[in-house]
Amino acid sequence: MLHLKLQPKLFISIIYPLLALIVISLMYVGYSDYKYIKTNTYQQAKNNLDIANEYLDQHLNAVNNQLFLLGETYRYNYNLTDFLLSAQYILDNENKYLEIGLLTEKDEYYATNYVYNTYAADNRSRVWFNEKMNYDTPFISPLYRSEQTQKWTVAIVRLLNLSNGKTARLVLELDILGLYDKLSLLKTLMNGYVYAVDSKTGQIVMHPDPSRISTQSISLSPIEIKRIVSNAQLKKDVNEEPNSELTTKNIINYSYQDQTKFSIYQADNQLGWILLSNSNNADMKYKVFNIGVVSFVLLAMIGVLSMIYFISNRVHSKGQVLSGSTRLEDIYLALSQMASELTHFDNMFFIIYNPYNRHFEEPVNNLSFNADDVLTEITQDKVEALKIPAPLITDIFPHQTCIRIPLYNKGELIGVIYLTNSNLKSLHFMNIFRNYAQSALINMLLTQKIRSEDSMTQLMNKVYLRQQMGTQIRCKTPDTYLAMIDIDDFKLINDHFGHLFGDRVIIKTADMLRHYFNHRAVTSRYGGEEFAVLFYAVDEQQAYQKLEEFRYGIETTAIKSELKQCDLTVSIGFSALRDSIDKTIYDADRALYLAKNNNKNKVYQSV
Ligand SMILES: Nc1nc2c(ncn2[C@@H]2O[C@H](COP(=O)(O)OP(=O)(O)OP(=O)(O)O)[C@@H](O)[C@H]2O)c(=O)[nH]1
Repeated sequence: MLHLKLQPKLFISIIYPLLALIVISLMYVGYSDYKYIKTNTYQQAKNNLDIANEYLDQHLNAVNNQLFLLGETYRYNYNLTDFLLSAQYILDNENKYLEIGLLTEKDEYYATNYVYNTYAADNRSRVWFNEKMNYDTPFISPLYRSEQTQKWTVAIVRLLNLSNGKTARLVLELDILGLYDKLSLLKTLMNGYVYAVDSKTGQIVMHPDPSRISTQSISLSPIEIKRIVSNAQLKKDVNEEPNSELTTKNIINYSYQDQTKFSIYQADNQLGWILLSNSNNADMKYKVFNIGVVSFVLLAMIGVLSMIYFISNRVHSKGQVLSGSTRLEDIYLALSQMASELTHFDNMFFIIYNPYNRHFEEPVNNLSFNADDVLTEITQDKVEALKIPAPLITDIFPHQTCIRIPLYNKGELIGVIYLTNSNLKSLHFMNIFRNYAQSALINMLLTQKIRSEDSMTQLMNKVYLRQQMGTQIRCKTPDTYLAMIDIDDFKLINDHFGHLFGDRVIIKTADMLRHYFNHRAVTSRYGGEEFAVLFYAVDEQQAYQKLEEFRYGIETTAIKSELKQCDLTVSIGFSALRDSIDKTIYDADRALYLAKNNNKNKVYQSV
């Protein structure tokens, strides 16, 4: 039977192909959405254009029919009253018609609504007058503002062949805004609309914004208009189907008021207008964005995953630097760099456990705390009792927002990190930070132990002793003494009992040292059968007393091993702490020399 084991390596092997698949799919979905919407939008714009074209054609045909019928009634009986009554009737039933007029050869102009039976001063100066007219095709005037109605108007003029052999002209004025009323309902996406430009003048004749009427078109330059008109003419000449399929040739891209727009046009209507239907490219993208919201959410999820991946990568690379550091200064630097990648903070304090004096120490400000001090809240009483200096008080005093990260080794507190003026953003990443900090601190303490301890006796070594002496001298710690201790006639013990027994003697002497001096004293093996103790005493007398007790303890304790037994004595020289390490050692050594030269087994003080 096949057992599928769900192990991380399985997911690791498919995670990248899966991500690539998602990204490619999203790109494909986005692209096909965009293409679909683009085609749909163009189609919608074109449909609106067809409707608008049809609408205008029908209106123009209706006007033509009305003019034809009116013309026919007048042409035979010249009854002006009948003509004006019929014309008025037509006007009353169609509010898009502003006025109907009759213009005879004698320059007489009879009109409805506003002007009746007047003699026109000079009709030739009127915009709708065209001398070169034929009977078959009505003349459509350019756009003008009617003097009587103050409305934007286009006149349709028809030439009448009267039965008396003369000619007359019938004029019908169309209200452009009224005509546009229904066309304004034709929308493409959110903001697209239909508008029209007169191909002869380049003026806008129809537009949703009435203030744009009669201004020059922005989307159509005079060159563009020329091109469109000649193309339309060409199509007419070869009898091409006017509503042919939508091609990119019919699309104009332009920008207006910082928006990129497109217009689809048609130029084959009887009015001689170029009809356009436009929309904003941004609206298209907006629609794609709406449809692509799922894609967006998926992309956002990938973004979040990538961010987590990036943060983890960064945290772990900083963590590597941290766990590779063994010197306190390096650890401190790596810690603050790693912490600053994860959260904002003003100051970092690193408090470390010192296993030799069993205290917690803050090395920068040289402070010493016990475990309770570093883990419980710091109160004003504590600040005073511990003599905590600024800036530590102001930084980690309870009113400050502060992150405290305790560090443990096998359940034992080994250090605490404080990040001041900060707040916890992610417990997960703080835990990673803490793990790295813990292992760095454990490493450092281990390295310190190896460097500072004598492996045979587990006493401190000479290096550590000198370090501690240096610290005490710098801090001018009062009442501190250094004793140099040497086992008497140790060569004889070696020679007599053998080196293994000699080792036992050294180890036993170390145990006795630990026994007689408390943990605040630095008990060390100085080399061979020589020891050194840095210890505290209230005065020289007490220092002497302590050493004498130890010497006596050694003298009265027999060292046994299997069948062997030996008595032991030590010689001791001591000195109060001087202002240099070497001077102190030199003085204690000289006192030891005196003790050796005075029958050994003595405690001598340097003078
Ligand atoms: N077994 C053993 N012997 C050691 C060790 N380190 C040093 N020694 C021996 O200790 C002896 C020290 O001898 P000396 O320096 O002559 O001093 P001493 O015999 O103690 O004589 P005094 O100091 O004058 O009392 C040498 O023989 C060293 O080899 C050690 O780790 N183990």
